[in-house]
Amino acid sequence: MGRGRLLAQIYRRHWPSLAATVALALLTALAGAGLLGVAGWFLTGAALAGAASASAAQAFNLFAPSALVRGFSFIRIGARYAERLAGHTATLHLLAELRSTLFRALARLSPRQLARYRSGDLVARLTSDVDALDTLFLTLMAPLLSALLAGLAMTAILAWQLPAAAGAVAAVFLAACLLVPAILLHQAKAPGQAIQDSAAQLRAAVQEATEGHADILSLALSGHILEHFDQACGRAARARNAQANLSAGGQGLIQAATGIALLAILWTGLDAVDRGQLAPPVMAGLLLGTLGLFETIGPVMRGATRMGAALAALVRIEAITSVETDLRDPPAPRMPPAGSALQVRGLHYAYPEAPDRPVLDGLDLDLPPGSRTALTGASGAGKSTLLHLLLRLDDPQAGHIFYGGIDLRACAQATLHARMALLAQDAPLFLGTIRTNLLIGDPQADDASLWHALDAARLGAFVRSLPHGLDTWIGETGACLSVGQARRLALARILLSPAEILLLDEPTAGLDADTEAEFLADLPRATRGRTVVLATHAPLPPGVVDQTMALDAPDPSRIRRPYTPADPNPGRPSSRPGRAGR
Ligand SMILES: Nc1ncnc2c1ncn2[C@@H]1O[C@H](COP(=O)(O)OP(=O)(O)OP(=O)(O)O)[C@@H](O)[C@H]1O
Repeated sequence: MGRGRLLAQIYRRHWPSLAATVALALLTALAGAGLLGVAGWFLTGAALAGAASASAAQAFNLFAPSALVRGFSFIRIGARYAERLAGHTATLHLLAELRSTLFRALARLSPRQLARYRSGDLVARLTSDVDALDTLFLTLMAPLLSALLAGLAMTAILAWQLPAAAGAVAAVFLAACLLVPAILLHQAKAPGQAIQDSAAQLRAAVQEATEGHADILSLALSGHILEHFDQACGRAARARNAQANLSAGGQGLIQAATGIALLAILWTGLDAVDRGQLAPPVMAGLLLGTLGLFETIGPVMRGATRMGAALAALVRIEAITSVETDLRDPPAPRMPPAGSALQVRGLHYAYPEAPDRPVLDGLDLDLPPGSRTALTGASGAGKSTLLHLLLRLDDPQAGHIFYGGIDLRACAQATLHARMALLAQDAPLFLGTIRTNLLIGDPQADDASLWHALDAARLGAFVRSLPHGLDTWIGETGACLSVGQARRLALARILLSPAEILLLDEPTAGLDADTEAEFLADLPRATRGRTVVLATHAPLPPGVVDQTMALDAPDPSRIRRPYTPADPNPGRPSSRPGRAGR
């Protein structure tokens, strides 16, 4: 997607409200310029009539100009209010749509693609970068369009009343409205980029410092972290200062342009007054109206200085929305029958960061429906990698994984993710209660099912002992639970899932030896009828799994030895003890 295409698409969808905002901004600008112009004309006319004679003063029509002044001021107040309302509503809708577009773009990335970004940086893209884009319409495009239209109207009035000044005023106004913001825009790019970058760095630094607070303290790294933080703050402050200086410079240029336009009116207008071609009150009205017109450029100027940050934000956002996802659904996805087997054939996988170091090389494995398989091997042997490939969180470079005889690449990812549930090593808990975390596994689950899952994960007794039971608040990322309790809660959530295949990566990590043995002994009952693949370092009691695949076994035949189910009925897996793969 090219630069700005994303915004253009969103703007197109919201054009009626954006057009209404511009129309209201124009009305505000015209009413403001009209108010000043009529006030100038009115006051000068009244003063001249009073100075001329008592009869002239009495004959002066007070009613029409004062009604116009009142009318313009009411229109200006009402239009300004409506413009703010419409403009902010339109902008909030734009930003909400942009945020959800960005979130959807993030969600479709594969975990490996997502891992390239720091999470604090992604938060910054979703928050401050999206917010920076409100500048684009609200503080630049709408004021610029309305100022140009107001300039057109004022030029027409000048061409009618004082043609000699119309060209000069229009030229100066155009220069002030277009040239000065363009210069500012160019100059503001670097500070704007620095503002957005340092905002992202600060967010990432705060998040990482909060998450790693204990380690930072224990490793006496606070000084180093603070120095890094101060540097980012310094960069942000310098960039904001540069932006403010540019804004002040821009305002100075606008004042100069206003002065030149007023001089042009005075120069030509006084001559016209002398020759009786222009009434003095009209001359005063034109002067003040022009002054009011140039005031409309102020917001354009402010918007232009903030545009650097907005453009940098746009680049950062489009860097995400334009990334092609690694994993795409086929045009016509196939649907494997429920209760199908998984078959791994000649699987070869190396991480792109280390293409010469395959993690899995020529792996064959059969996972019949309802079977339980342990993946073992030293740390780094590739157990988690295999689980990720089974869920198609990445594609192998060679070989296939078949599900019901269909290559995973030919299935829709949504189907795979509905049929398979993964308990990752770093499975997160979310801000909320025990219940809300469990319901992620199965939103329809009743209390009995929740307790059943908690008991199976060996957490039921603990939750029953809590005063609020299932409704106990567990804090952010489960901070109110011990590591082992948090792990068991994540495990209970997976057990609740209706998925027919459970991929469990170190489910007993953080559990004491007794609890681990209890959980493993209960696993066949807790997962009855489902296919289980268990990556583990734990000693497995007899009967827990039907086969074991040692991923780091030196003899390939030990890895490739096929599984022969003892019980052909897929819904009732064998409880046969022993290890088929070793
Ligand atoms: N994102 C990655 N980029 C590059 N290499 C990776 C990545 N993730 C894992 N690896 C490497 O792949 C190999 C297999 O890692 P994996 O996590 O699958 O091992 P594991 O058997 O699950 O280990 P553990 O028992 O410690 O969980 C390791 O050598 C690891 O360094």
